[in-house]
Amino acid sequence: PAVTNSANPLAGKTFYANPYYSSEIVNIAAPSLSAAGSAALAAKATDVAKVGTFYWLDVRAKVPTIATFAKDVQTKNAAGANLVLPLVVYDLPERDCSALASNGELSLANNGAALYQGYIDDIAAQIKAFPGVTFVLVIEPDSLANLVTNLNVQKCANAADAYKTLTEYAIKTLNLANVVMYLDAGHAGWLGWTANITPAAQLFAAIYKAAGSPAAVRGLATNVANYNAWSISTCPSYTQGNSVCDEKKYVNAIAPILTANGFPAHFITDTGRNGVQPTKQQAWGDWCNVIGTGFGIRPSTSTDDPLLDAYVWVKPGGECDGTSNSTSVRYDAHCGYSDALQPAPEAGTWFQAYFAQLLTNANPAF
Ligand SMILES: O=[N+]([O-])c1ccc(O[C@@H]2O[C@H](CO)[C@@H](O[C@@H]3O[C@H](CO)[C@@H](O[C@@H]4O[C@H](CO)[C@@H](O)[C@H](O)[C@H]4O)[C@H](O)[C@H]3O)[C@H](O)[C@H]2O)cc1
Ligand SMILES: [Mg+2]
Repeated sequence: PAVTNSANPLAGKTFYANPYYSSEIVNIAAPSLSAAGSAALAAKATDVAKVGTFYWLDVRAKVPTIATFAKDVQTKNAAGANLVLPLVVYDLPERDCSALASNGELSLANNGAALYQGYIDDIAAQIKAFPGVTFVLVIEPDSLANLVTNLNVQKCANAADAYKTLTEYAIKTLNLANVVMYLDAGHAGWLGWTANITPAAQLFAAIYKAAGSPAAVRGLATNVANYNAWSISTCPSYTQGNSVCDEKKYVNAIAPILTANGFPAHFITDTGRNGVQPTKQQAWGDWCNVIGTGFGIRPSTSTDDPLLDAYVWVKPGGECDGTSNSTSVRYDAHCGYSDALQPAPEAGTWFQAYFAQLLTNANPAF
């Protein structure tokens, strides 16, 4: 039977603007823009600080921060707000297995599987302590997508079983009444290709069902830390050969395959860095600190597609994708490409020039 469009659990909600991102802007970006004589941009920067972005739990040490944010959300909601708390679960052993820039703290050789289960258990404990707060979770950017296209990479092949069993563990453990989860599903330029889309849907559905079809798993998150349009009228040249050239086409192409495989999925899509279309990517696979980009559609649960629960800003604009310093242990060549803004600091750290680029090119403008 056709799956009816169940109600959007995020309808009418606003995404919490966490103090970590706003402090990066208020303490680093705005003063830097003022010092550079850009008083107007500095003022606009403080508006960006009010936008709700996802907070990335990229190390175990950040898990206790959940309580700080949850208390703030509780207070604000008690005063009339309608906030949900967006977080990214992002600490698998052998993380970012086909790249170098975002390699994580855990490895299978160093008890990584057990440590990851502990990380998930700690997140669950934090969430259980705030039953009145709704948490929106993106689960493990790039991980399952890498299992679709990069099993030829030794690090991915070695980690494949762990990625699957630990993702199942995560979505079973985080299957709580105050949680809405979206598995990361790469983007149109990664899994939207005819060769990739069905294997991808089958993998997502297999994990969903192996975990017992958790009620809290609402669907998939697309375009995380990437630059594709949600909807574009003409496919850009770099998408050659793939008619699934934007995220709306990707979502509408993969949804029926997922449903047919027992996973009635809905979606959220990252619009944090897709305001300028077409992009200046030299190749569609170029993912690191792409030049010429701008902040895109603001986060909202009012979308133009019943499959899309919300436009979201998952990758916080201004946080770096990876260092351009070729002597760094986490140097990935993609961050040295001609379409990558340089010089760039380590992944996750503040990249001021990139923030200024996004703000200058924002569409809609700030
Ligand atoms: O003509 N055809 O028919 C045809 C068919 C298939 C073709 O091959 C496809 O080509 C695609 C590129 O077009 C590849 O997509 C790229 O894959 C990379 C990983 O390998 C991704 O990188 C990740 O990006 C993340 C942020 O998104 C980072 O956080 C993360 O660190 C970083 O690792 C890129 O986004 C993504 O664009 C596909 O694998 C590949 O299968 C090509 C032609
Ligand atoms: Mg990345």
